[in-house]
Amino acid sequence: MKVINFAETNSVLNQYVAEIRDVQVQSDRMRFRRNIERIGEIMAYEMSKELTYSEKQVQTPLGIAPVSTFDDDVVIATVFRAGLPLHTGFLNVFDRAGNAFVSAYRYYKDKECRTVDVHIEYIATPDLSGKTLLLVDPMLATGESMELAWKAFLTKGTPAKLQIACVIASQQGVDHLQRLFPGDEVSLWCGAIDPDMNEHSYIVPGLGDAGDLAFGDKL
Ligand SMILES: O=P(O)(O)OC[C@H]1O[C@H](OP(=O)(O)OP(=O)(O)O)[C@H](O)[C@@H]1O
Ligand SMILES: O=c1cc[nH]c(=O)[nH]1
Ligand SMILES: [Mg+2]
Repeated sequence: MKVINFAETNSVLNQYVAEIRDVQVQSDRMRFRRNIERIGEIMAYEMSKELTYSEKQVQTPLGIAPVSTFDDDVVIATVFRAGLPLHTGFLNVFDRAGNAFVSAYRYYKDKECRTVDVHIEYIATPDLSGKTLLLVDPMLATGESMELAWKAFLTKGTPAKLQIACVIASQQGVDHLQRLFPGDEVSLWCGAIDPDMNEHSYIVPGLGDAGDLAFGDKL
């Protein structure tokens, strides 16, 4: 799996990542969601460069214009809840894309909240056979949610191409996906890669709980 880490380059994306992490800023939920969304818009633009292009002829009022556009049949897939603003950012850019959703939420199997498991209930997706699947979720911690979402989507057809995007990844989550996707067919695009996770499998330094910051606490 190829890994692209936007934190290694200088761009305005880093400003938005700083704001979603910043305890002084992240409590403004609308700003938090909008920052995730515009990180998605920028990632979508960068990822669009990796699609397959061919020249088209466009009829203008005054003649024919040759233009190179992509031919991929794009489907944007995300994981409830925190994935929703990131999905919106991608859809703002790939406005003709198909859309796929899965509910994958983490829960603690033990009362000490040290062992995380992931539960999937709901999946809504078009046929994914032959599609270019953009699987996006703001947080990549243990990698369980991303892995289970991928396996759930695979039951609805085998995509021709998979590109994964997350805003904050743990090194462990990157390594987990590296084991799942050996070779360089799949690319993982990260806003930043953080070194650790705490005992509750939250990314450190991370940003906290992305779903709660975007939509409020859950029971
Ligand atoms: O890599 P993992 O260890 O699976 O953790 C990452 C997942 O955890 C968060 O979802 P959560 O389960 O908190 O649900 P939420 O998005 O509704 O908050 C986040 O949105 C990712 O989906
Ligand atoms: O740090 C983390 C890890 C998983 N999910 C989150 O929302 N934050
Ligand atoms: Mg959460």
